[in-house]
Amino acid sequence: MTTSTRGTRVPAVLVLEDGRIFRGRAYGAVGETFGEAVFSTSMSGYQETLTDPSYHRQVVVMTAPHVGNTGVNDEDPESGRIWVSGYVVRDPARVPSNWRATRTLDEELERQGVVGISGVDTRALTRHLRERGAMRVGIFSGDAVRGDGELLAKVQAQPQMTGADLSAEVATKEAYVVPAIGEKKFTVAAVDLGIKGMTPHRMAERGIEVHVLPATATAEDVYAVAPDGVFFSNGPGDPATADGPVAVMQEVLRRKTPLFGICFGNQILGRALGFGTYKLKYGHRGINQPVQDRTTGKVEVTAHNHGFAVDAPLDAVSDTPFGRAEVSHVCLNDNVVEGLRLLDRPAFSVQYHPEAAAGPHDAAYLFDRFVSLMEAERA
Ligand SMILES: NC(=O)CC[C@H](N)C(=O)O
Repeated sequence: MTTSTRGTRVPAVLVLEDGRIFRGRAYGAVGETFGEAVFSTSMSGYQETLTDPSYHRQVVVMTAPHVGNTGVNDEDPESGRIWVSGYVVRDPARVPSNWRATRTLDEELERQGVVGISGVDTRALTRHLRERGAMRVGIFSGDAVRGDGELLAKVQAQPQMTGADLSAEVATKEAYVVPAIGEKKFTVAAVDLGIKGMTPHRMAERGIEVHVLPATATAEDVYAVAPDGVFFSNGPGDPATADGPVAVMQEVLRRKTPLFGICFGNQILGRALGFGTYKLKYGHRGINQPVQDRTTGKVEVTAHNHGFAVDAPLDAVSDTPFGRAEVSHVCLNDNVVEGLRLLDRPAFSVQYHPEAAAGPHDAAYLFDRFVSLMEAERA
């Protein structure tokens, strides 16, 4: 049960699994919620963050101190609902102002039953998560507030993100088509593991008709649409659990169909090639992350949302069952693998978000690279 917090000062408490506690006020819905505590360094684009299915079962802490300033509109969501399981802000906007806004952020959180907390020292919380790593958390407000020990026990009883298989919980159940904008040049099968709305749109803008398929799609389903290329999307959970999509991708590699993957899709390509994946201490989330494209040497500022990464050698070409592969992109903050490229197959992927919703458009060229692979295949 959740109720409204607007205009009230309902106390709320945030309890981390290691026993650290932050007190604040209810924001959005009143009640209790759990998830993995992660922080986002985005200064803007909170609607896109909240509605990114990759945030399923995560409680997002905003490092930007003011959140909600531009309210909520109907144009910016990346999916049909808010997916974060909880939301932590320091100082919510009291009066949002934007010509597109139709309601406030706390109204929208409440409408969708998302429990949040405000008035928290998000800088201290973020530093804690950086030092100790992402961990389970609970937010409790209203009647859900009890003794700290009881709340801590509830948090510690929650499932971990490691080992979580979540794509099927967020992906479409039915296949659907996003038509090409203008002249149709290519057909792409896009396996939806938690796809953001902007991704098929970026392809459609380039003359691609996108057949979005459920996470459980088989290789047969993929080839039934006679694709010129195959795409694997972003998505929540631990890539180590995604055996089904890995097997489908291996079939795509076997058939040498042009292939592009984003985020979870990059981790699946890593696994399809025989590399491992591992959990980062606190992940990359935000729209200001520097990445180098090692094929051109150019640095791009990019949007990220990942807690896992591919374990591949940075400075060697690897021999894989599908030919030679190399790390094409690297994060300049910490040298994490941010992209993979095959040298003997038309296939590549990135760990970050070229669809840029929200985020800078520096990486838009990757959609053009995908188009080039399909053009080369046709020539
Ligand atoms: N945005 C994504 O696709 C995230 C992939 C994966 N769930 C991770 O946390 O790393």
